[in-house]
Amino acid sequence: MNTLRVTGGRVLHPDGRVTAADVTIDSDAGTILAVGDETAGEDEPAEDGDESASADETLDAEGSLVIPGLVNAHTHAAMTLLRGYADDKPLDAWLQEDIWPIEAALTPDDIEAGTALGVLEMIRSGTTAFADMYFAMDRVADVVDRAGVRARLGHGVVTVGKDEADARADVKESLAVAAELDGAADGRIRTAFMPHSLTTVGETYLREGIEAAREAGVPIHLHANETVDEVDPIVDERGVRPIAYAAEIDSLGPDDFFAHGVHLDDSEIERLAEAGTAIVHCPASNMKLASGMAPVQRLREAGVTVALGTDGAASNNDLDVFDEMRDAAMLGKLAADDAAAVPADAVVEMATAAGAEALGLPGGRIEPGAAADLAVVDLDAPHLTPVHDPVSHLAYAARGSDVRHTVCDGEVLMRDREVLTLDAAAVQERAADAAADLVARVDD
Ligand SMILES: CSC[C@H]1O[C@@H](n2cnc3c(O)ncnc32)[C@H](O)[C@@H]1O
Ligand SMILES: [Zn+2]
Repeated sequence: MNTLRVTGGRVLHPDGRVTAADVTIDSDAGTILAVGDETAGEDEPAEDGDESASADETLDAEGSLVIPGLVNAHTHAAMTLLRGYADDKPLDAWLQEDIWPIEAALTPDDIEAGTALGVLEMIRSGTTAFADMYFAMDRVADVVDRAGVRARLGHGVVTVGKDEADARADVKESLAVAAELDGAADGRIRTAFMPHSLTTVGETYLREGIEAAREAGVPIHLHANETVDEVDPIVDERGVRPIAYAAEIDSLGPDDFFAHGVHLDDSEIERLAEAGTAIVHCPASNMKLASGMAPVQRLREAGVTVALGTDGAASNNDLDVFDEMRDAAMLGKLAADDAAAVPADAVVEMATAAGAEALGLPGGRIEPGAAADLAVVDLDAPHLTPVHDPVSHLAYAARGSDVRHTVCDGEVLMRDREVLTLDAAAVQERAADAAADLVARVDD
């Protein structure tokens, strides 16, 4: 067995305690063997000597906090190519005037280049797992495989503006991608059926796709209740709110996860809790597009699993989940009109264990037997001094650039800020070139 040991740091445990402990990993199995004295598969603590047995590889965590790898539970990674391309507009105008026209010109090569840039940015900020809804998902999967991260991937379906044949083909492609890519990258890739939203996919296509997804045992991921302009037409046309409509078409299951959930009334929150459907809160995107403030405190109090997502880099404009933690805590207090709402430990849990739970992926916890997905955050920095409470720092003061090492599935993806699985300079240059060519093609 090959082992990796993260030494000399303090560890954030699943119950929120922080203690000094080494973390020993079975790099072949990709699992955590021991955290300090706690050892996988044994009732008794490890005996003296076990801890000091040498590991094949070590990562220095002196002065650092070892945390579960962060989970970005909703993004469109390739949209890094559109970072800063169209800002300061509300969702509908932004999508229709700027984003959809330029996305129509994207090639699979562009999507691979943009995804690699996004994944590079995520590894450098401690993210080890993400959910991605986009196009050319075989190319997205290639990047995930090479980079060593985990992902829940799906082809995004939009049927508005399409004739019947094209709409059906889009649904078929999403189902085919979900079947073909599931289990790829040594099991690090899982899939979902991903209709874009309840308004951009027609009811017939939603029902057909969801029925097939249920038969295949594939979860459903879509944008829901993001803006008032999306909720109102559903209420006007159907006489029910979006989450009731989602239940009618059988898209409200315990493995499903919806992005945004900004405009939810009490009955919808109750339904989500009963169904076990998770919400992925995207606070930066919701603020930038002025979509609104999600009722995060109420959702959590009702028992809904709330994860965090950056959304795409065109509406954020970065993929740093540390920013999302801070934004979620700040905005959650404003939304609840209560400074005690959405506290530091809650957003850390949302970015880790709840993210893994929402996506149905391993990780999110540092404990023996869990997946060896973790990030080592260097606390030795002016903006992190003094350390009264490390969990407070994670939520309110740390940044992605404070991450020193990133590990996923037992493999070191970044050591001392050097990404080992991707050629960072080449990825950056290729993406910059692809973005420039894309804009030039569209402007012609
Ligand atoms: C059909 S693939 C995904 C699709 O979603 C678009 N998108 C990006 N951000 C958002 C958002 O906040 N709400 C709705 N849709 C969004 C993206 O540009 C792709 O077209
Ligand atoms: Zn989105």
